[in-house]
Amino acid sequence: MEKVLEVSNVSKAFKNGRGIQDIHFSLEQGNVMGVVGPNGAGKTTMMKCITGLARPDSGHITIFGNDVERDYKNAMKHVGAYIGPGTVYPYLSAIQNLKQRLRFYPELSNNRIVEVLEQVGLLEYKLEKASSLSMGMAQRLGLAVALLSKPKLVILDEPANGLDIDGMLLFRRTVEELSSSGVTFIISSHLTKELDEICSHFAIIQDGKLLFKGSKSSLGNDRPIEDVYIEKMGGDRYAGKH
Ligand SMILES: Nc1ncnc2c1ncn2[C@@H]1O[C@H](COP(=O)(O)OP(=O)(O)OP(=O)(O)O)[C@@H](O)[C@H]1O
Repeated sequence: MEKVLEVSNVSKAFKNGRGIQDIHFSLEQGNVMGVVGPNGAGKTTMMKCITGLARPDSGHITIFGNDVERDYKNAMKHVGAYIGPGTVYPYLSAIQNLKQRLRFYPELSNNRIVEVLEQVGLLEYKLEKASSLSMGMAQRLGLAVALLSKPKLVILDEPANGLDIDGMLLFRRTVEELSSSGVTFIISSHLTKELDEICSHFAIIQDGKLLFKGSKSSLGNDRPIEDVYIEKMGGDRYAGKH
């Protein structure tokens, strides 16, 4: 299997002392890694480091063998990401947002825009300004932006928040279809049951540190990631809360 991503001992501390410490894992083609952890644990920071939106203080990240810091252009060549609202221009319509992005991919035609809008169920809203989209529709646009260039590594920060049932099913089907054709995903979410459905691998981050990483099969008996999370976080604090 081709190694897609290698994160080696990556640390980043903000001025307030928060951030991530010694994060390390690797992913192969077609892996879908779910990232869970409490609010403020460092999930977004890790994703920002991988996509070059934040600069690690130490450690290395390579994507398809290209170092993110030293060879950013090649490292990002096959990456699509949706990390927060900054991904879309609020004053442009859904279709204009995608057209802006399409300019960077001369090999893709305008048909790709329709294809990706259809894929996320947003065709009907293509002329709506991004700022006037509902939360779930805005999430769909973020996903469309991430998938537009037919990336081989897709990084999604809480993409399922606010999706309705149709949106969730479309999202799940999209991840399943693309990963079975070899696309690799990193998906952070607090919706652990959704992650159980789509992920082949998991990472748990707490206080900026990697508490667990492993494949779903290594968890055994289709154990839900929520169970593992509770155990790793020190099960006692959750006693009686089910
Ligand atoms: N630019 C910044 N300056 C200072 N501190 C920051 C900055 N960005 C993030 N942090 C801090 O780093 C920590 C990790 O934040 P991060 O956004 O990565 O968490 P998260 O796991 O994605 O949280 P959530 O589940 O709430 O989205 C938090 O304590 C946050 O306050």
